[in-house]
Amino acid sequence: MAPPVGVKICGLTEPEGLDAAIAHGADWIGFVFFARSPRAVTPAQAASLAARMPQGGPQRIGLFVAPDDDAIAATLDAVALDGLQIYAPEARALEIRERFRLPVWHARGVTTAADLPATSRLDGLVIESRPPAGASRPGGNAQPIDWTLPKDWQAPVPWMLAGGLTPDTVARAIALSGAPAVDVSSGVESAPGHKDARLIARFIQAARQGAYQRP
Ligand SMILES: O=C(O)c1ccccc1N[C@@H]1O[C@H](COP(=O)(O)O)[C@@H](O)[C@H]1O
Repeated sequence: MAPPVGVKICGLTEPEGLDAAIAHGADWIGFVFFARSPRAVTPAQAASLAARMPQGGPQRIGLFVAPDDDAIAATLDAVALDGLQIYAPEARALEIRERFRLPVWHARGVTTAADLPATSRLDGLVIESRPPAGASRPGGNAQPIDWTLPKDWQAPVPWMLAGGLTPDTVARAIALSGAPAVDVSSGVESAPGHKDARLIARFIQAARQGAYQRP
């Protein structure tokens, strides 16, 4: 039997959303350390949220956009993270992995199947849409990719599908893309930066329910 689809709930800012992600069995939760995001948290806020997390619960992923080493180091001084999600060129993401000795998920924007990487020296890939023109951030824009693009892709490392997923679309996205894991932020919010516990519950249940049945 195929393993259950992995689920990452990203951009947690408040205890209610975090508690729902834990209660419903998320595999990863994400803290956004990018000041221009409505989901940004400070290292101290992330540490306070992380203190609610049980041993053996979701892994904590820190999301950084073109970070310098000092920013990552200061964050890790405040909060223990299990991995990093990095928006930067691959060479820089590799440097970060070497320096901090943490697994790195490399965010890759795709428009066509040709954008799907054939190789990667990182630990995982987050496959999402490119940001729309004029966007102030490279992700978290509620923009889906064409879910059929990865269907025949031979992914070189573990990957997750992100971008514009919702409780109503995630099962179809999994079925069409073949994604082994999914990542959501805006699709489980009542307003930017505010997670909705019921949407988180529905999203995780829908992602876990297995193969999507074509109508
Ligand atoms: O969420 C943000 O504000 C954000 C800022 C900068 C880079 C990435 C960001 N979010 C990540 O983007 C994907 C898709 O999110 P969405 O479901 O479309 O909102 C996901 O990994 C978010 O964590």
